[in-house]
Amino acid sequence: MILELDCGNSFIKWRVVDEVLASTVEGGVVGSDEQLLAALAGKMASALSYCRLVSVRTDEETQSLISRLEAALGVCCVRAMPSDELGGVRNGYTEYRRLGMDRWLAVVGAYHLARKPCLVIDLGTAVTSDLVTGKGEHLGGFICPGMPLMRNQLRTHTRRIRYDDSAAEQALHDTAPGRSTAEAVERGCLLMLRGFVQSQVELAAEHLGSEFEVFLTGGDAQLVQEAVPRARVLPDLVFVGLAIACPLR
Ligand SMILES: Nc1ncnc2c1ncn2[C@@H]1O[C@H](COP(=O)(O)OP(=O)(O)O)[C@@H](O)[C@H]1O
Ligand SMILES: CC(C)(COP(=O)(O)O)[C@@H](O)C(=O)NCCC(=O)O
Ligand SMILES: [K+]
Repeated sequence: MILELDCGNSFIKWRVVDEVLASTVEGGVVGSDEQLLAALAGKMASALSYCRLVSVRTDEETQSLISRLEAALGVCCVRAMPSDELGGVRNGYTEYRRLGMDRWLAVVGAYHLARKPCLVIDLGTAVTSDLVTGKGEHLGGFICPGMPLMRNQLRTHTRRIRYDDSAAEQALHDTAPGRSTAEAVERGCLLMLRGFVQSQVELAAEHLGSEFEVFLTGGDAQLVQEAVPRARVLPDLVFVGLAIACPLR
C-alpha cells in the first residue's frame, strides 16, 4: 500500500492507497507532524511499501517530516519536485520552480482528468486559481487570502472582532445580512470568496473560450460550490497529480 501526503500551510492531508485495487483504504486531515505519526502509528506501518508527498512547507520542515516518517514506518519517501512540463502540461511561470507545488499538481491532475481547458481553484489557507488550455499550456494564475487568513486578519487588526469557532461555524449556515459580529465577518468573507470564484469563471471564459471545466479543491471548496454549480469538487485533486509526478518505479 502507498502512503500519500499533501502538506499545506495549515494541514497535512494523508491517505493510504491500495495500488492493486486502486482504491483509498484510509485517510484524514491532521494539524501537525506529531498528529500524522500518531494517526499512522502501528496499524498499517508494516503494510506500507512506499510514500509519496507534496509540500509547500520549507525544505527544512519537509525534510524533517520525511526523516521522521522513514524512521517510524521504514518506508522510502519520494517528494514531488518542480518541473516545467508534466503529464502534457507546460508550466506557465517564468521561473517554473516558483510555482507552488500544490498548484502545479492540481493543474496536472485536472488536465489529466479533463483533457480540455480547465480552471482549477484551490481553497485552503490561500486561495489559488490556475488556467490551462486544451493543449496543456498553463497560463498562470492568481493567489489571494483564503477563509482562514481573511478571518484572522480581521481578528488581529481590529480590537472588537472577537468570536469563537462554534459561532463561526453556526454563522456559515446562512448568508443573510449578519446580526452579530461572527455572522457579519464569516458571511462577508464567504461572499468575497464566492465573488472571487465567479469572477475567475468569467475571466477563464475570456482566456479559454466557452468550453472549459471548473475544478474546485482544498478544504474550503464546499463553501463556494453553489457559486459554480457545474464545477467538479474534487478534494483529492492534488493526489491525482502526485501519482503522475511520483509514479511507482
Ligand atoms: N476536515 C477538515 N479538516 C481541516 N480543515 C478543514 C476540513 N474541512 C474543511 N476544512 C477547512 O479547510 C481550510 C484549510 O484547507 P486546506 O486545503 O487543508 O489548507 P492548506 O492546504 O493551506 O493547509 C480551513 O479553512 C479549514 O477550516
Ligand atoms: C499559494 C500557496 C501559499 C498556497 O498554499 P496553501 O493555501 O495550499 O497552503 C502555495 O501554493 C505556495 O506557497 N506557492 C508559492 C508561490 C506561488 O505559487 O507563486
Ligand atoms: K490553496
